[in-house]
Amino acid sequence: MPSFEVTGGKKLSGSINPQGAKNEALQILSAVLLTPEKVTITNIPDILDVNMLIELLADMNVKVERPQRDTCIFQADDINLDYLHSEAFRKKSGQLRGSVMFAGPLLARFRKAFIPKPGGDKIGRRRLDTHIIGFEKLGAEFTYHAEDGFFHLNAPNLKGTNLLLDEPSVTGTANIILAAVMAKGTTTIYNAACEPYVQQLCRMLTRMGARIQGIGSNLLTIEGVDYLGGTEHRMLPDMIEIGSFIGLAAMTQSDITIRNVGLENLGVIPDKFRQLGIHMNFVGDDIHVPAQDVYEIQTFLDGSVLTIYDHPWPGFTPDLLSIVLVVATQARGSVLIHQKMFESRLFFVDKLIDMGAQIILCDPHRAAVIGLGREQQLRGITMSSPDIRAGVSLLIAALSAEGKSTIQNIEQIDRGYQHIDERLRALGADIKRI
Ligand SMILES: CC(=O)N[C@H]1[C@@H](OP(=O)(O)OP(=O)(O)OC[C@H]2O[C@@H](n3ccc(=O)[nH]c3=O)[C@H](O)[C@@H]2O)O[C@H](CO)[C@@H](O)[C@@H]1O
Ligand SMILES: C=C(OP(=O)(O)O)C(=O)O
Repeated sequence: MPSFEVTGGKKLSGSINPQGAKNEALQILSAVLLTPEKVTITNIPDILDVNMLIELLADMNVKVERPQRDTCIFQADDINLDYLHSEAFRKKSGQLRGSVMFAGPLLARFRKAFIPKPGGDKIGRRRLDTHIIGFEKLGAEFTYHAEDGFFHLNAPNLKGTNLLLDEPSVTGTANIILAAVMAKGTTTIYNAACEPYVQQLCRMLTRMGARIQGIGSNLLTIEGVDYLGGTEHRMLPDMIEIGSFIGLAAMTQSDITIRNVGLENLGVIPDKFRQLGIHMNFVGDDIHVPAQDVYEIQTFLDGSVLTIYDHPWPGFTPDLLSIVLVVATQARGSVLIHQKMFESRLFFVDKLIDMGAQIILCDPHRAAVIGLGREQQLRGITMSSPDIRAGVSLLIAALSAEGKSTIQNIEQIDRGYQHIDERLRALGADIKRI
């Protein structure tokens, strides 16, 4: 398996364009299953998880044309449903989280679906209760077959209903929407996730003929329709990549402009980096992060230590907490990072501690970071990337550290960041794929 060899301590400069959003792409690609007509999708990120989902669509006989690297035209007019309970599907779809969202559109269109145990980051328990309970309430019968490891869903009468979700699960909400748009009658989804990913999905479905109200809120009302048609859809810039680049610039004292970020869809993300003391200039739709020697973490108004924690949208996304944590290690001041949603996402801090960072892992959900204020540089080491975001955090640490670092298991990073080594080299980073 390839690794990154990084020689740190170099200041980077220049501008970078964010890729299309990974987590939006996984929902949008699943939605192509809802119609026999052509669907054109642009700004598709060229990353492992997305390419694998496109491969799965092709394996189930969806016609896929790729006129450009970031554009695909899909036509799901002759789907091979048998493939969906094959061993090949089980194995492949088990490698990513997004595959679970095939269930909603398949139930909507064919009234049956199979969900293999999905993959994705190993960052703690990732239950599917919200998805399955939602489908059951829409009238699906659900059985788990231990012998083949599949959840089987059958819904000859998929019927709208009132749903109060147990939690605002992002993929769970998307899955239920994807089923409800073609259920008979009206579905309301309260406590729905409302991330830009989900909003984008709803807008795409509306263009296909779906009837959805409440987009952007936690109460969606969906009138089922009998047929959905083709459309065109462009993915938003990846907000997690944008946050990662803000952190990278600050940590490496670099002057970087992140182009066309879609500012109105970033929510509190810029504010959280500002709380770490990072300066940003907003020029049109670009974010310019100037080179900064020292950035100082703010306190709360009463002078107490800042806490940064995750919360369903419009709160701060858990996917950027690992980045915030690594950036804090070189800030002046202290911060408590509280990862509420996932149980195993903070364990990578032992590698940062080996590099010389001052972090106390209080428990699996909380880490206190005492910033070094650049009085001491981190040291390069050999480490392995446990998940996408921890992987990029380690990469940022390595780029700012003194000496050479090796990051193993970079497949984790490639799952979510497009050609990251090439793009960072273009900014002046010393990074090799070996
Ligand atoms: C492919 C994709 O889109 N993946 C994203 C999606 O995963 P995914 O949709 O799998 O994540 P969920 O929103 O279902 O929940 C993630 C975890 O947080 C817990 N939870 C969730 C909501 C809540 O209010 N309280 C709570 O504790 C859940 O129990 C679960 O353990 O959303 C996550 C949460 O933003 C992101 O980290 C993932 O990058
Ligand atoms: C956790 C993530 O992804 P996935 O849900 O695909 O594992 C992520 O993008 O940070």
